[in-house]
Amino acid sequence: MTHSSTPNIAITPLLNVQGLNAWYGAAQVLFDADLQVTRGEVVALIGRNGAGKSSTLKAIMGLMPRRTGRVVFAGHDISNAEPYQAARLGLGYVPEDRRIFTDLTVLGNLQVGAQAKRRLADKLASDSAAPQWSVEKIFALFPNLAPMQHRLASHMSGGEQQMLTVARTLMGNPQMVLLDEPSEGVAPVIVEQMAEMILALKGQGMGVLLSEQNTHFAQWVSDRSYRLDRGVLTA
Ligand SMILES: Nc1ncnc2c1ncn2[C@@H]1O[C@H](COP(=O)(O)OP(=O)(O)OP(=O)(O)O)[C@@H](O)[C@H]1O
Repeated sequence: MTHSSTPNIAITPLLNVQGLNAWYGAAQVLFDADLQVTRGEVVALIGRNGAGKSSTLKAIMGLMPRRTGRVVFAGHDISNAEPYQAARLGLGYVPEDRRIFTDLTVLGNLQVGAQAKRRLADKLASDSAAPQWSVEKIFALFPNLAPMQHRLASHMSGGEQQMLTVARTLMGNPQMVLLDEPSEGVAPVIVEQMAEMILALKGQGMGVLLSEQNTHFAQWVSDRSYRLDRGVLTA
């Protein structure tokens, strides 16, 4: 007889999506998608404009008008959960369009995103699996945000705002993040910092699922990828 104390933690995916379908009104945009992401893994969704990448991330997060199928995150069935409930369990979501408070400073945006330490949200592992972020740690991860911490967010470039959106999401101490096209429309120097940031999150044991049109970027940062074509996902 063999015994192993933690086999489920190693093999159970952090995110397990099975048979996911999603619609906008009568139009189905995602068909029977299966995908998994484990802890410390970066997975890319690659596809052209309109292939359904954003819709897939929104369907996982519970942001589509209608979805069916099964979504399990950190051992919790979130198939019918509201987006805020998924977020409370430690699933972070960074949309394509920047969501920052333009009237607040960089520091103000980070403070708004801060959350208390999450306890016992993960049925599969101890809560130490989710890194705990502070403003200092965020500035270490995004060095170019530090010198502009007192600047109004409205006075930042698009790429810097994109970084701040990611940084603010991290302040909620997620176990995993869904990143919608992190490299889109940002300057090469910021693309590089985004890649380093994603690899740092992986290094801390977080799961990352990102959508990308830029296959070069996706191959650079990801361990695996899925291809999406007209709402159909293939490994
Ligand atoms: N709010 C919406 N209402 C109706 N249809 C939509 C809506 N948003 C997207 N769609 C349609 O859903 C399909 C998938 O779009 P989605 O945005 O998920 O693709 P994508 O791969 O993320 O592309 P992009 O990179 O352009 O965002 C497309 O046919 C698109 O036209």
